[in-house]
This record gives sequence, C-alpha cells and structure tokens, in this order.
Amino acid sequence: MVKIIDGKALAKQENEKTAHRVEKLKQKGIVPGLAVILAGEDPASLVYVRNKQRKAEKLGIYSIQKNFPATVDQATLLQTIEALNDDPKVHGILVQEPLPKHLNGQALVAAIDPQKDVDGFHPLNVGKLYNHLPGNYPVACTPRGIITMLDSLNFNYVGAKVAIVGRSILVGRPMQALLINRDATVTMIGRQTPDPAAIIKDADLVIVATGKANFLTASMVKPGAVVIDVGINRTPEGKLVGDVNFEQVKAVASAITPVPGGVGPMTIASLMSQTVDLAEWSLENAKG
Ligand SMILES: NC(=O)C1=CN([C@@H]2O[C@H](COP(=O)(O)OP(=O)(O)OC[C@H]3O[C@@H](n4cnc5c(N)ncnc54)[C@H](OP(=O)(O)O)[C@@H]3O)[C@@H](O)[C@H]2O)C=CC1
Ligand SMILES: Nc1nc(=O)c2c([nH]1)NC[C@@H]1CN(c3ccc(C(=O)N[C@@H](CCC(=O)O)C(=O)O)cc3)C=[N+]21
Ligand SMILES: [Mg+2]
Repeated sequence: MVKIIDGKALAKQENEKTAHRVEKLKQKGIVPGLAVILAGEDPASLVYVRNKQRKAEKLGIYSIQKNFPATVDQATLLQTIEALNDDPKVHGILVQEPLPKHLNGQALVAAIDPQKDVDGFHPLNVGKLYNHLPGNYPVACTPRGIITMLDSLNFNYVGAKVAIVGRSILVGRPMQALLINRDATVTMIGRQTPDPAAIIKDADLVIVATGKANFLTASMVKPGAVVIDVGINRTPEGKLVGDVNFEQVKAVASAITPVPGGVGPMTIASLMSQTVDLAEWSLENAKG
C-alpha cells in the first residue's frame, strides 16, 4: 500500500511547536517579525503570500507585506531591503521569486542581512550549506520542509539514489546540498539532461520541481520509490495541481506527496519556524 505523506498534518505538528516558541520569546519581550517583498503577480507567489500571512497571524508572528507593481525599479526594492535590515522588529526578510525580468534578483538577495535571510538564499548562507559547515544558519524553506517529510518516513538517506528534476536556487540546488550532506547520491536533472527517464527510473527518491503539470508519469518511476512533488500549477479550470500525475504514480510509489496538502504547507511551516530561529539567534547574538 502506498503511503500518502500528509503535509498538512506534519505542518500542524511543526506549527504547534512554533507557536510555543513564539510564546516563550514574547515572555522575553520579543515578537518574531517576518517581512515579505512581492513585485508583480506570479500565481504561485500569490498562493504562498496568502497562506503565510494567514499562518503568521495565527502563530503570533508579526508580519509585514511590501507589495509593488511589476514595473517597480531596482533602487526602490534595494531601499526597502535596507530599511528592513535596519528595522529591529523584523527578523526575517524574503523576496518572492520569480521577479519581473528587468530586476536583478541576485543583487537584491545579496543586499539582505545574512542574519535576516529567512529563505537561506544569501550567498553566504548558500555557501555554508554547500560546504556543510556546522553552526546556525538559515536554509531554503522548501527543501527544509521536504527533509522533515522524509524524516517522518524514517527515510534512509545513506546510499540512497536520488533524482532531482529542477535546478533552481529556490528548490533543486539546496535540496541537493541537504541530501549530499546526508550521504545520499544525488543526480540533478535539467532541460539539457540526456535521457532523464533512465536516471529517474533508477532512483529510490524522486523530487520533482519543474513547474510542468504531469511531468512525472507512472512508467518513469521505479516500483517502491518515494516521490516528492514540489510543483504548484493551475489548470485552465483553476484547480491546483503539482508536477506529478498523482493518480498514476501513487500506484507505483511506496510513498508520495499530494498537491495540495503536501510540500506547500511544509514550506510555510518551515518559513514560520525559521523566522523564530532567526529571532532566537539574534537574541543569543545580542547576549554574546
Ligand atoms: N510547494 C512549494 O512550497 C513550492 C513550489 N514551487 C513550485 O515548484 C515549481 C518549480 O519552481 P522553481 O524551482 O522555482 O522553478 P524554476 O522555474 O526556477 O526552475 C524550473 C527547473 O525545472 C527544470 N525543468 C523544467 N522543465 C523541465 C523538463 N521538461 N525536463 C527537465 N527539467 C525541466 C528547469 O531546467 P533548466 O535549469 O535546464 O532550465 C529548471 O531547473 C513551480 O511550479 C513552483 O511554483 C516552488 C517553490 C516552493
Ligand atoms: N522567495 C521565495 N521563496 C519561496 O519559498 C517561494 C517563492 N519565493 N515564490 C513562490 C514559491 C511557491 N511557494 C509556495 C509555498 C507554499 C504554497 C502552499 O501553501 N501550497 C498549498 C496551497 C493550498 C491552497 O491554497 O489551495 C498546498 O500545496 O497545499 C504554495 C507555493 C513558495 N515559493
Ligand atoms: Mg544597514
């Protein structure tokens, strides 16, 4: 029997812990704060923004939303980031991806104080993760949430063959780092990869983050593999679907995440807990 990995239930568990940690910080006079910068109207970003606003409010996290039209210029966004870097009420800053093409997203992320980089996208934090350095630093929320899901299955990382489809800074690359740091053998797949089907068919764990509905079909998957679906796509009818043909693949996989109710809620839970991490670390730094 296939196990449907319940992202909503796992997220609820994590959110309860987060709410408790928020309470403890409040007793010390600190309210964890999260600032989100959005330029334009990417549909997946709008889903994300709506859900995390709601969750932050529920958990007692102070949240600020900075919305700009798609025509906003780089200097305005840089000024916004600098003001948030200097705002003591803000512990986490996030710039929504994707950004309109005329903007330099890398430069914006590099302008975020690395200690407020709640997405873990700043080059300093990416470098720490990639080098498997010890210590406290933020890591990308979606891969962090996926690790929580895999841990819940007692997934055996050591020696596991993993195929990751998609190589973005948001998902694929940090996912690769977290998995190689756990001694998995990871193959990255992009548009130019020759014979991706053969690589995927050999994998014990398949993680799909392409933004292409129905990318992964049953015949591509090794029987008993674990399948993680990161994709968020809207059908013409307005339904939310992932990158995996869920009905087909669940007949072959040993465990699979649904969309909605899989990776998405875990991403939000990771974002909330990491906002609290940053607030706690800033308190430790202030003491030390
Ligand atoms: N549920 C959640 O919490 C989150 C969901 N998402 C969703 O996940 C999806 C991916 O997002 P993101 O990582 O930002 O995506 P990007 O659009 O930045 O990257 C897509 C990646 O997929 C690869 N790709 C696309 N088509 C194919 C193909 N046919 N064969 C092989 N590789 C392909 C691209 O390859 P190449 O590099 O060669 O161009 C690229 O690396 C989106 O639907 C997004 O909305 C994203 C973040 C969080
Ligand atoms: N800097 C940055 N960091 C991100 O992590 C980031 C981003 N930009 N841009 C957009 C993508 C997309 N993303 C989602 C997170 C949660 C849901 C989510 O809550 N999904 C619910 C949707 C439920 C519903 O509302 O129907 C689910 O899958 O169950 C969706 C999408 C994060 N992203
Ligand atoms: Mg400053």
